[in-house]
Parts: sequence; structure tokens; C-alpha cells
Amino acid sequence: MSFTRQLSEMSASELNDAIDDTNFPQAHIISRGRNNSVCSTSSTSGTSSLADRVVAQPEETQPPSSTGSEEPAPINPNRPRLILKSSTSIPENDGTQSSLTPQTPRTSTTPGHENCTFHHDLELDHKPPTREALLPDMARSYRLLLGGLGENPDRQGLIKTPERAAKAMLYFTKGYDQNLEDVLNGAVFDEDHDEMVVVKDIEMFSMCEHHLVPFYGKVSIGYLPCNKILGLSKLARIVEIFSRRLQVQERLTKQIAVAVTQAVQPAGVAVVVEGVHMCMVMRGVQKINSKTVTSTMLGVFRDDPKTREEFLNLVNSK
Ligand SMILES: Nc1nc2c(ncn2[C@@H]2O[C@H](COP(=O)(O)OP(=O)(O)OP(=O)(O)O)[C@@H](O)[C@H]2O)c(=O)[nH]1
Ligand SMILES: [Zn+2]
Repeated sequence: MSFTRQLSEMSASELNDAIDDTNFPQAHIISRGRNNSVCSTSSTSGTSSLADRVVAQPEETQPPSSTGSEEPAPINPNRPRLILKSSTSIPENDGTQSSLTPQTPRTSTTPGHENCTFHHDLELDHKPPTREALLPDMARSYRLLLGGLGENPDRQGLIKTPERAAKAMLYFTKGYDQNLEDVLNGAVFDEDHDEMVVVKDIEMFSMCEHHLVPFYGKVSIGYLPCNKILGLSKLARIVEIFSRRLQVQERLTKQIAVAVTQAVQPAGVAVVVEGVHMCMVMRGVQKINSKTVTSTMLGVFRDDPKTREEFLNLVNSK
């Protein structure tokens, strides 16, 4: 598999193949002290996984910054950044054409969507002409749905429901309208900080792609910076980009971790998502107290048990 393409061009299964075994780090624990491992992102698994896509690169072998500006001297010259082989750093927003513009054609063949560029669920950067243009078609579909339920779509209480429902669905999936570069808005700062940054309990609302019902919960993100830190709110905004789409929780978890890696090329990223799936609560198996926990550990969080433990302790502390 070639790993020279942009993240936005990778299919869901390709991304999963690349970082699948970064989930559930218990299976990959190795004994190494933090002082040693903090400068290492070497993978403990086979070459078809994380090591192929996410590699530690010494400063001198990093791709040049897209702005051409000088990188500051590293805090620890031995600490390589966690870099996605398939991507470059997020360029500063200079108002010109995004280097993240998708190269692949859309995959949707839905009539009326010929000009839409946003039908790849992994795209970070699609800019649909206007999703509002989808409203009339969506409203018509909801009207049919109401009729299918045996309801009278023309009764007073339902007359505006198809349009309301269409607008609500557009809101629930507004992440398709967002891209990482715009969301970051240049809030990546050079900073001599090499201790863990954790933002926890970020509320998350998403839509189960299997049943089109919500799942919700909280996301905790940690990263170990390498000279660059991210505006704190941007971590929560990254959660919004990917949660406001049709999702499965596992993919959501990975996409958040990969996006943080793209944004600041840290030494490692950790993401834990705890979700309640309404498809398991209101229907189906009807387990109202069940929670699903997923995690993605990249770089030093994956390789070093102590770093991972420090993160998990911070996340689990009240
Ligand atoms: N792995 C994963 N599965 C999910 C997620 N959201 C929903 N599902 C599952 O998707 C599966 C779909 O299974 P199906 O048997 O095709 O559908 P179903 O008959 O509605 O399944 P039940 O929910 O068991 O009634 C179910 O097991 C859901 O629990 C998610 O985020 N991740
Ligand atoms: Zn579901």
C-alpha cells in the first residue's frame, strides 16, 4: 500500500488498516521507561500497521513546513515528532488555496449531488457548494417517511416537520462542512513545552451510521507536544468535525487522534471516547446503562506504559 497520499484521500478501511492496532494498548504493552520512550515512537507491531503510516521522524528528516518558515530548535533534539507519512503539517492559513483540497473524485452517484465534493467520510477538507441546497430533497424524503408511518403530513403539527427534520439532520452532520485547516484557524503555537496536555470530558454528540440515531458521550484527548501546542479549544473543535457526521465510535476515536497528529506533530496522541448508543438503549438490545469505551494511542502513548498510565490517571481522576 502506498502511503504517500493525503489523509483526506484515504478510505475508512485504509485508515483503519493503518492504525487498527493502536486501539486497546493493553495488547501492546512494552516495558520501557518514560525518559527513554518519550523520544521514541517506534511501533511494537508489524509493518502493515501503525509503523507504516505514523512514523517518528528526526527533525532533520521532517518535511519542510509548507510556509517555508524556519522551524524553532527542538526542545529535545532526540525527540522525534509523530508524523503521518501520508500528510504534511497543516499549513498556516494564508487565504490561498488549501493544500488539503481533496484530490480524489467524490464517490457518490446520487442524482443531484454531481457537484458535491463531500461524500468521502474521511475528508477533512471538503467544501460543498452548499449543503442547504440539499434541504428540499431531504424535506421531501421526510414527508414520504411521515406518510410511511401512516401519519398525515398535512396535519397542522406536521406541516413544517419535514423541513425542520431536514435542517436538524444537516446540523447533526455539519462536520461534513468543516475542515481541519479552517477549524484550527492558525492557532498552532511554537512553545517550549514538552509535558503532557490533556483536555478531558469534551461533550460529544454523534449519529450512529447503522441506525441513524444518536450516540453521545465524552472525549478525552492528550498529547505530548514537540515544540508546538494547539489552542485548547481546537481540541474540542476537532471533536466536532468528526462527531458531527454519520459515525461508528471506533472510527471517530481514530480520526480525532489522527487530526491532532496532523495539527501539531506531537510525540504522541491519546484519545479515549466514552459513548452511550441510543440504538442500544431505545431499541434493539435495550441496555440502558451500557457504555462503550474506545481508545486510540499513538506514538509515545502507545509505546510507553508510564506515559499512557499518566494520561489514563488524569482522565479518570475526578
Ligand atoms: N462497532 C460498532 N458498532 C456499532 C456502533 N453503533 C452501532 N453499532 C452496532 O451496529 C450493529 C448493527 O447490527 P445489525 O445486526 O446489522 O443491526 P440490528 O439488527 O439493528 O442489530 P441490534 O442493534 O443488535 O438490534 C449493532 O450491533 C449495533 O450495536 C459503533 O459505533 N461501533
Ligand atoms: Zn446504531
